[in-house]
Amino acid sequence: MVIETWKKSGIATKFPSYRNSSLITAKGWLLGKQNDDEAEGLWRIYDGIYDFTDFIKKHPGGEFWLTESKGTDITEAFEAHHIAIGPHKLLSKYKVRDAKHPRIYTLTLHEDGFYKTLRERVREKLKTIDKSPQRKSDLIHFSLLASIFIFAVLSARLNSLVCLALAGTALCWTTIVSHNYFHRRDNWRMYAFNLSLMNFCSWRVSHALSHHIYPNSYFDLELSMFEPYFCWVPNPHIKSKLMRYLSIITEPVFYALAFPLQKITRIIFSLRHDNVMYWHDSLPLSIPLAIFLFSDLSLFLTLRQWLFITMIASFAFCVIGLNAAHHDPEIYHEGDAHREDRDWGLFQVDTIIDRGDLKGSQFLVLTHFGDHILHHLFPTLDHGILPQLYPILYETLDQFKGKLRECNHLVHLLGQHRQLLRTEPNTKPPGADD
Ligand code: HEM
Repeated sequence: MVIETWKKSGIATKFPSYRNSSLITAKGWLLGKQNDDEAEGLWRIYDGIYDFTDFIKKHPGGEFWLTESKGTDITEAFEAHHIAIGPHKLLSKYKVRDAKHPRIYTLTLHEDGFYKTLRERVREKLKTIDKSPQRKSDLIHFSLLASIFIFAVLSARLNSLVCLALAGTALCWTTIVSHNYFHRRDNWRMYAFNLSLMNFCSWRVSHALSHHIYPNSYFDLELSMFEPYFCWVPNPHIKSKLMRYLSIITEPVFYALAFPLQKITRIIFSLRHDNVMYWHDSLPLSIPLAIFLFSDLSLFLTLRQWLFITMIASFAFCVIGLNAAHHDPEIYHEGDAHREDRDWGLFQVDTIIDRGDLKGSQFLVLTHFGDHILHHLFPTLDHGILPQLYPILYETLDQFKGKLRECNHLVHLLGQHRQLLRTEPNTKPPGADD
């Protein structure tokens, strides 16, 4: 099969088939992966085919991960989600045969490569690390969650715009902090993510399994779901000149509507059987319920108040999230020249720029997607303990010629917009002048 030049991926031998569909959804991404991944209807890890059917219910991380990933290549997801040695030892029990065809992903995870060297050092470090910041993360999460309801009710009772803005801000930050929790084994805090009108199950696919594993590539659902409206891939085949400039002008409106739009599209896709709705999709209703019960607003005004809170949260979430770490002309995107060393961990480093202005504040890191490189490399670790891993990260980056880049929010905002306009791929690979 001949792949058109612009469709050639820097991390795989195939152009992902989900991108050929007019409907970009989490379910479509999984179906496309089942079609592309040469996993023979089971689970693929490196060149082995595994049958985890009997393990799904026993999986300590929860049933979701294995149920949803059946029929796909889970090599990188498996490696990134298990720092301890135990899960790796379990694998041989479930192996059924060698795969018939080579892996489509060209990123590597060699034992002496960057990622596995770093992970071994982290595994050792975790034995002596101070875990108390995890309790602070839990406290921050709970305080923000409570603030949503307190300020939402106060905004109605006092008719206060300040309280309305605070309720929206609390909702935005709760959503981001809850993301710290849905990457891990099932826990109650991940449900708070859904107050935003989005759904953590959908995000476990689009964010944890797609974006985290294949950032800034054709396989990254968090790129494709915005196209052609926002397109960060430097590729004129995907973004027209008109769309490039139009998206920048109209983005404030899109930012404010992003949360409600996700809910509406998910409901429409569900009616077409292209999406699943869960019982926990109804959790956001707890906000208008609290307003209605504890104030004297009518039902119509309650719903209006809720919509305003959600739109403020949506706007703030997009300003933070879309300008958090991934889009700048200096950062690798699909089509750019890539470094010779194809290590998966170095690929993560090359697709991220950290927000240096957040460092040192656990609150800011948790509420603004901070310490992003370490979070991508070890998504199951609490953000509170990540700072203790920097000495190991720097040491390992030096050894493998990787570079941790940093910038502040303003620089990132400007860089993200320059990336929206960029259509020419970078010809100099990351690490070339190191
Ligand atoms: C798509 C693939 C998979 C994903 C995304 C995934 C995800 C997870 C997550 C999020 C946790 C909880 C980590 C935490 O909260 O600290 C976990 C734990 C665990 N998983 Fe998986 N998993 C996957 C596949 C597997 C497979 C194939 C096995 C078995 C061979 C496995 C065995 C385990 C074990 C034993 C634990 C407990 C580890 C511990 O407590 O140290 N997982 N997994």
